[in-house]
Amino acid sequence: MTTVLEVRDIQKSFGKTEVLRGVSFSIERGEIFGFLGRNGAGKSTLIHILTGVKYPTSGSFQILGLPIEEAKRHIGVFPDIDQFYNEWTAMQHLTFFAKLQKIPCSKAELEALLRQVGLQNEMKKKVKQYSFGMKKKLGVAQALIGQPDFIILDEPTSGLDPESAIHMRQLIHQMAANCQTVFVTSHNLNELEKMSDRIAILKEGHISNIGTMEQLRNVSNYAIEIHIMLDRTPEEAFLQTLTTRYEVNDTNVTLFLQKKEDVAECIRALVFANYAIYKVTQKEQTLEEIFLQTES
Ligand SMILES: Nc1ncnc2c1ncn2[C@@H]1O[C@H](COP(=O)(O)OP(=O)(O)OP(=O)(O)O)[C@@H](O)[C@H]1O
Repeated sequence: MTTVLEVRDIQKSFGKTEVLRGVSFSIERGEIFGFLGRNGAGKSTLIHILTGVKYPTSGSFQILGLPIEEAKRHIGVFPDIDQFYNEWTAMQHLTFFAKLQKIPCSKAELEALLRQVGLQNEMKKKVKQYSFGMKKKLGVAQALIGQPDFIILDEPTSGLDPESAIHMRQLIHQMAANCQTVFVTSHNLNELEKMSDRIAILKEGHISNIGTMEQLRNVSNYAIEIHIMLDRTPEEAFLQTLTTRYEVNDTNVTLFLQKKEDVAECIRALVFANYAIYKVTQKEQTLEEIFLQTES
């Protein structure tokens, strides 16, 4: 595994307001890393620090083991799409930004980028003729100039129609498949859950939760249900040996378990006692539920 981003105890204050109070995490090559936090949590502040636009008050970070000035050429950043020039075409924009970033890029390579993001039919149109979604695609093409190792996408799908959002997610998966590392923010938690390999939640200046969805789900919150059919009155003393929570109806019983580890033993005991299991379900917490729980 190659560590692409290592953030160590970053703090950032604006005057007396402490926005980041010691943020530390690392991201490995090829990961899609979702970064989540309520409005004003400090996501953009951290992105500005990672892209060298702002300095941290204290703490440090490295990208591919390099300090920011050397790392800049390895970072692709999704731009503010309002800053595109209305009178320029997509090709003019990419040519300009490639030169600005001193990245040698042929016309064919830039055209390939525009094809990759789905702007093959709009290459020669001026940006003033672009829809919002087309501008976002141009923004992604700009972030991909020079095939950077580390790509930062701040809200890449906000305001996109469902089809364009799906295309954007596919692009992000392509980047990861291409061994590029993607740091992505979104307020669409369902999308972030589907897309990210790992997710970090920023709360009150700290990373309050970090990990895969499996790791983020609090084990004690697993709601596993075992449903059994009744052909006789259930022996409640027996059910109580299996779990503290169960519901008995006329025709069936539902047993509620908290831990995955208890499921096999419970099923074994029920089968041994000749109960007919007809359904086992596990309701997993969504990212939205985890986030709301973290924020409450
Ligand atoms: N230059 C600045 N001067 C003073 N305060 C600032 C400055 N930049 C950001 N802040 C404050 O820092 C906090 C974090 O802002 P930031 O833009 O990083 O949040 P965010 O998580 O990106 O929010 P959103 O989801 O709304 O984009 C906010 O309270 C904001 O007002």
